[in-house]
Amino acid sequence: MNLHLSATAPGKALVPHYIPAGNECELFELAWKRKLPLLLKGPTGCGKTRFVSHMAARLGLPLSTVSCHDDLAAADLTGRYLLKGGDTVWVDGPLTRAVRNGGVCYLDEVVEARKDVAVVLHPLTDDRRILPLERTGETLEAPAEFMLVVSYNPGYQNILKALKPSTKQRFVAIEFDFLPKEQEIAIVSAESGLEERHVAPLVNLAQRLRTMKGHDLEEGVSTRLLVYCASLIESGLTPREAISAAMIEPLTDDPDVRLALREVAGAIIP
Ligand SMILES: Nc1ncnc2c1ncn2[C@@H]1O[C@H](COP(=O)(O)OP(=O)(O)OP(=O)(O)O)[C@@H](O)[C@H]1O
Repeated sequence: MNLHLSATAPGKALVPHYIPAGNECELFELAWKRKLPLLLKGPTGCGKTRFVSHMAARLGLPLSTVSCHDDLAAADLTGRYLLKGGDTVWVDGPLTRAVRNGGVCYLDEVVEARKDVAVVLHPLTDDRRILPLERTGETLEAPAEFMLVVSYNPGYQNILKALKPSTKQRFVAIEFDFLPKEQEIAIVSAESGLEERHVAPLVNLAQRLRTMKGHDLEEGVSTRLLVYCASLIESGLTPREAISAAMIEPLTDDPDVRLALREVAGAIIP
């Protein structure tokens, strides 16, 4: 089992910095109030996880995050019997804990998970809001304080990993994308400490490289990589070195494409 789990305590967490692109904060809050599950779609590193931690902290809710992968099965979310000191005891998984205690459960890249996960999510994401635990014989009713948020990147999607309509249509969905230039400059500057006037050319370059997605590149430069790049420059690396390490090398292993990316970078940031 390879769960990347993090939890923040209610009321205690600082609200992580988040610059909204539109009405997503209001939507989250309304979905929360009306007990509706939320689906976030968008490319890697564009702010989905930051958004969820921002909103959970803002609403004073505990957050558990699970990074889904192709080996993640329903039992990894619900729980299982484990041997402890000679006894077999039931141990709740992160989803069950969130349903019992309330709070936001965020399943990142949910399409990666095994198919049996959908079976668990369905009764929890329609008006029943229940989590049947076959193994313990319990049926948990989600309290008003429970909210399920899932995300996926439609860009990675292949037909085998697409969410079924019957799953998709249980969620209110928000589409995320990279922010407009001025907002992205503000984010990258705030996150890295690099002055906006030095960040602006990096964002220009990122926007240019994003146009190569689907042609030479599988994915465009994420806001996350831009923050890395600006942080390296702020710490003293030359822009050229930082761009190579944070905006070219992570994008592709193909030497010809890397050469093309370096040429584009050289034309924008000599
Ligand atoms: N709107 C935003 N406000 C503040 N910071 C942002 C915003 N969008 C992106 N970021 C920055 O970009 C980084 C990456 O965002 P995040 O981890 O939320 O991406 P993600 O969409 O969840 O990616 P993945 O799908 O790969 O998990 C954040 O750590 C943060 O520094």
